[in-house]
Amino acid sequence: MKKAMLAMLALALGTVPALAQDVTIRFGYGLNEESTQGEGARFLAKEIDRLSEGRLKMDTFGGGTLGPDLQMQNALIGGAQEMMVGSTATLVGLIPDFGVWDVPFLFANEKEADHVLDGPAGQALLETLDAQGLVGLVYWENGFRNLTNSVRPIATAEDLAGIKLRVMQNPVFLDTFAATGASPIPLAFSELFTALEMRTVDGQENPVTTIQSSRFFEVQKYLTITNHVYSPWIVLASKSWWDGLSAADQEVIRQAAVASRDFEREYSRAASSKAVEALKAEGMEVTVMTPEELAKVAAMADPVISKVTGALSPEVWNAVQASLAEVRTA
Ligand SMILES: O=C(O)C(=O)C[C@H](O)[C@H](O)CO
Repeated sequence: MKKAMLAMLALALGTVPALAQDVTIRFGYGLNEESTQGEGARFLAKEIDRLSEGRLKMDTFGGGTLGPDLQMQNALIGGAQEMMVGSTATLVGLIPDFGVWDVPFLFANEKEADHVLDGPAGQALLETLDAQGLVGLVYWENGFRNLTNSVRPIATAEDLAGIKLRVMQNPVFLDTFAATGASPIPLAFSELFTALEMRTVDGQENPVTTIQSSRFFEVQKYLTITNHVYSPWIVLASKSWWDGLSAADQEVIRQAAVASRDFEREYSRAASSKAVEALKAEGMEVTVMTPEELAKVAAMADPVISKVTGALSPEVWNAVQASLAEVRTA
């Protein structure tokens, strides 16, 4: 009788623990805590706590304390870390089709980016991550990228010639800037500030919100507004960890991730609208590249754009084109 009672109790407990267990999530990101990434991470942590009534706890680790994006991606694949937000550019080594988001001048504005990223094209790419041991949840906004440097104002396409320009560890960025006559140097974000300060590189390109939050104005005199490519961030989870969660916990994290996406984009756009004036106030000399000069840059990059888009899976490129046409004719 006692044994039967114990068996019944174990059985009852067997079903309960999975639901009741507290879960701690280590969430890493590369930018500092003052950045739009930091704001998004804190919002996501609060939303997961709220939706799980405190059972799921997310600890956030900013400033690259858990390593640069590539290292964190590998930690997720190995199950040594639960979640992160980072660049899609460093996923191209795993899944070349993610290079579609690095194609210069693909999006003309944030509305197009949201529509395509949150539409069939963006979602289909997220699903390709499963096979790599990652779960792609949502896209946050890094933003439209612009140039900074410490050598000279860059106003024309020709002004790029010979500039030692740090780029992300990504073939599309490398080839694009090589085609403009600059000297692209791939480097992890975590090493960028020191490289600019030590002048091992002359310049870099990032959204104005990142230039501001990372205080690049302390080591860069010239800012050129080019908006040459829109960079998304991607919120990822470790698949091995994710598969161990209950369906209820997965749903909580999915819902919180979608809410964090909308929050972070809104926050990023508000911050972006104020950043250029703030950077001028910090002493940066700002040049807005004219449409004529941007067209020259695009023409220089055209062979790279054809090569990159030609190498994409047709279903990916066609889905992006169809989504773009949709939003442009809406
Ligand atoms: O490395 C860059 O320039 C990026 O835009 C990448 C991201 O900001 C990255 O997520 C920082 O870790």
